[in-house]
Amino acid sequence: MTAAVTLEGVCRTYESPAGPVDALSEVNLSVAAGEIVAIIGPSGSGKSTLLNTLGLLDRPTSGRYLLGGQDTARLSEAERTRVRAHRIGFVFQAFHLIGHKTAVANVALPLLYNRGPRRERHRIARETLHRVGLGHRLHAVPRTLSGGEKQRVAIARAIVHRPLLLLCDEPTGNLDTEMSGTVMAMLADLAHDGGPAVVVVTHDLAIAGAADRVLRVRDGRLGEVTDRQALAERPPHG
Ligand SMILES: Nc1ncnc2c1ncn2[C@@H]1O[C@H](COP(=O)(O)OP(=O)(O)OP(=O)(O)O)[C@@H](O)[C@H]1O
Repeated sequence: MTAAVTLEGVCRTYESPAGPVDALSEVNLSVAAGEIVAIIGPSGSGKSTLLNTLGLLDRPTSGRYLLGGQDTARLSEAERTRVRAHRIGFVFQAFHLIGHKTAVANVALPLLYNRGPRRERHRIARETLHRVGLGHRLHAVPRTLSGGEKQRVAIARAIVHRPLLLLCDEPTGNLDTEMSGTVMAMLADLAHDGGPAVVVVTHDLAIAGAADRVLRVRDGRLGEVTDRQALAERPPHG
């Protein structure tokens, strides 16, 4: 089976006044469709650079990034934007919902790229909100939703166009422990239920434990965390 995403020997070096900074060094990563991978690591280790690279927001200095088997180095800027809109979903810590729009209207937004009729876009958005357990809040505006509900709307919006890859940057950072667990379990269910490859960057080690694999970035290098038991036993944010 073709991996949804593959990084081969990816390096990303930033130029800074103090000299070059190797934010990613020889990173190899393969994530299959339906798999959820958590990325942990201390501040400044390279997690954002890795997410930005996977999200086609940044380019490797060297190495290869294949998305759905396609070498992304060959894409023009316009093609990268198109691929990002069609094949990648993003979830952020701060939800980023549009305040005056209902949950359905927020979730339907990414479907504008597909140019289908509004009625059809809203039907798909309603179906996706049912998938994240919000079938009873279809017409709510964000200020009337709890933090966990807002993040579930944001997740629905990120998967409504059936992306190949779902990137989540601290998706539970604004949620309490219980809701964090619910949201992470939901991301795992979505992945396992014929969903996208899911990559979750998190500081929360307890949350990371719900992923199929946990990888740690340290000084730009990626390594597998094999002692999952130790991970689960460490305090959150530790
Ligand atoms: N635009 C930039 N120019 C120069 N150096 C950069 C730039 N962006 C990031 N870096 C450096 O690259 C390294 C990796 O940064 P990155 O933001 O990927 O880390 P991170 O793990 O996401 O950190 P945090 O958890 O604090 O968000 C750091 O040393 C950072 O200072």
